[in-house]
Amino acid sequence: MSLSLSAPEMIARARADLRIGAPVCVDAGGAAAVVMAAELVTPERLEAMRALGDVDLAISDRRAGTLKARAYDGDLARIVVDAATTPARIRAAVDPSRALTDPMAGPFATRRGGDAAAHRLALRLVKQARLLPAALVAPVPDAAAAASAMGLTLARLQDMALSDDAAARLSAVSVARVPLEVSEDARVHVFRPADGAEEHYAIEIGQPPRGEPALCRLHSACFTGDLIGSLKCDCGPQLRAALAQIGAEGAGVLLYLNQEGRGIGLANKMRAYALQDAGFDTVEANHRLGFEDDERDFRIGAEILKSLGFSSVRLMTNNPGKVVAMAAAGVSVAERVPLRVGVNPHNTRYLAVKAAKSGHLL
Ligand SMILES: Nc1nc2c(ncn2[C@@H]2O[C@H](COP(=O)(O)OP(=O)(O)OP(=O)(O)O)[C@@H](O)[C@H]2O)c(=O)[nH]1
Ligand SMILES: [Zn+2]
Repeated sequence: MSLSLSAPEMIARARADLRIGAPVCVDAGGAAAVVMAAELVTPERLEAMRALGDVDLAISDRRAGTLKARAYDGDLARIVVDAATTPARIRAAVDPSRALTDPMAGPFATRRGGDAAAHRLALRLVKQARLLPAALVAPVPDAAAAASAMGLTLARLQDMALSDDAAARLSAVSVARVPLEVSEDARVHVFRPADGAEEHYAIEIGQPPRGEPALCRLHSACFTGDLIGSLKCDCGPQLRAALAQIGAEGAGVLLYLNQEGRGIGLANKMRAYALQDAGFDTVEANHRLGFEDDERDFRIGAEILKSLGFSSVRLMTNNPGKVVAMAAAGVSVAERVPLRVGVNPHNTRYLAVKAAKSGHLL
């Protein structure tokens, strides 16, 4: 028995460090570096990073496309942070929603050749920390030595792989009866993933027989739609309609997955909304921030269903991607049940873009 940290624990600690603006050391096979979240850069930290050597700003290929910076590494670009680059310029380069106060100034010189593995690992970490996908990266000869000398957390590529596996391993933490408006016979189960990320919930109504396809909704958290009645999306009405339908049938399960903003987190979703106010659609806004259209991991929903004993569902969704993802993760979808509610003048364009670009069924 050892009290030393496991691979997922080390990665969870690295994520937490990055979220508070602290640097961490990364070891990506041959490439070692000290990294920090670009959006949280301060003058002092930038100066300290510079003392280690040449500092790069790692951004995703999506963000590079917006900045017209060449992404020689394919999935990412390494922007040279020269002596004249200020923290304000770095923040403006990575956060388009600041463009009005801090206009971003190009051109951006990017590196070609050399190893981008440390940069790639840094981007995965900041994304998992629900920060903008942009990191400052300063090379060091030996990540483990640097981590122990500076008292920093060490994140290794092989640990990240183990942490990714742990993300889809969930344990049932607690369950209790919660009478709902739609059915008094309801229970809320809380599940905790083994990678230390957010918990997810299953609302089980009635006694859905395990041998038959259960009426099921996989709902991704939407603070704005679910809680404060935002008209920009259809989430709130979908949540309530799904619960009402399950209540009316008398049995089924709604998974409430804490994957706010299609997995980018609320702060980034509000950045995307600011871009939407400037005329970009929901997909373009995600790309301009440096994200993919959809960053959710639907394995989590499938694992929760399996652990509750369900192997087959009647899935309430308009998103064919969810159907494919369930089947790939071992939960068969006996039927897709359309869930068309909550259309209003503010969200018709959003729904049309999801249909045109993300394949949603109208
Ligand atoms: N990034 C981003 N996320 C958004 C936006 N509008 C809504 N969301 C998020 O999108 C998710 C909506 O998820 P769902 O309702 O589960 O899914 P869906 O993929 O539209 O599919 P169905 O509703 O099942 O048809 C929630 O996490 C919302 O927070 C947006 O403009 N940008
Ligand atoms: Zn929503």
